Amino acid sequence: MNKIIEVRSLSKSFDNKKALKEISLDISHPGITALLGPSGSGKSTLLRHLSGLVFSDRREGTEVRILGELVQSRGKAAQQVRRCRARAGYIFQQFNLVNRLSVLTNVLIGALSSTAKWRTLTGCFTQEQQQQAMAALDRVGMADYAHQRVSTLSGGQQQRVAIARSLMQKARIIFADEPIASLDPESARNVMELLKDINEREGIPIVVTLHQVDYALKYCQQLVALREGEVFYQGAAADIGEQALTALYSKAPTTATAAIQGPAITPLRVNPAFASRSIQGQLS
Ligand SMILES: Nc1ncnc2c1ncn2[C@@H]1O[C@H](COP(=O)(O)OP(=O)(O)OP(=O)(O)O)[C@@H](O)[C@H]1O
Repeated sequence: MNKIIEVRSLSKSFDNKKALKEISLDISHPGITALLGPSGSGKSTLLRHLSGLVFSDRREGTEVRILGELVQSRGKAAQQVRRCRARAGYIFQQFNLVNRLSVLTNVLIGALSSTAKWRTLTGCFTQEQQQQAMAALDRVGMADYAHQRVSTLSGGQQQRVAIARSLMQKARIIFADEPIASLDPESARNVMELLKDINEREGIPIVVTLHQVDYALKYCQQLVALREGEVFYQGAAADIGEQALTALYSKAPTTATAAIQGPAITPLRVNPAFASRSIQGQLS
């Protein structure tokens, strides 16, 4: 099976603080992967590295590949990083849409990387592009709002428009950073249902950071759980178990420096380095 995500030995420091410590990941499942972990554990930082928006510490052996393509290595952008970014759809907590523009125009912006320069400068899109944008809006249930300003939409509706823009962009993977954090429970469920549907029917793999464990267990097939910048667990969502989840979010201090030992997918589930620390009792 082709790898969706491959990360080798990824570390990231901000000043003297290590936000990510020697992360290695292999995800081949084309479903939805959740990045879980307590606040400050490094979820958003990891997602930004996967999407080529941020670069790691410069260390020998560091690599990030998405859908088989090198995004960055040894802390530097790969030559094809722009192409990698253009192939990825981004959905953020703060709706990253242009508020004063119409819903339709925001979706059309998804086509910019494949649009002639003069057309992007004049904001003039082809009839075909407009039809595609309407089809994308229809796909997410937002066609009736096409000519409304984005600023008039609810948070859940704005996330649907962001998803339509990813479809317009023909994204081959979607990165979503806390897409439901600002939404009420019903809107959150609707957005997760839509992501699930897009994943199943369009076959677009999705990586999503989440605070809500229940949503991760319900909608995501794979989990990558981070704790203090290290991989605590990676594997099937169905296999994590309550004790490991309790330990993941426990306030108990962890002091030792851990490294993933061997291939971390199967059979390794909870990083054994954590099991030897002060949270050991909760895992056994
Ligand atoms: N640009 C930055 N400059 C300095 N420190 C940063 C920066 N970005 C992240 N950090 C630090 O890196 C660590 C990981 O942050 P990150 O935002 O990735 O965590 P997170 O798990 O996504 O947290 P949350 O769930 O609260 O969003 C934190 O200690 C954070 O303060």
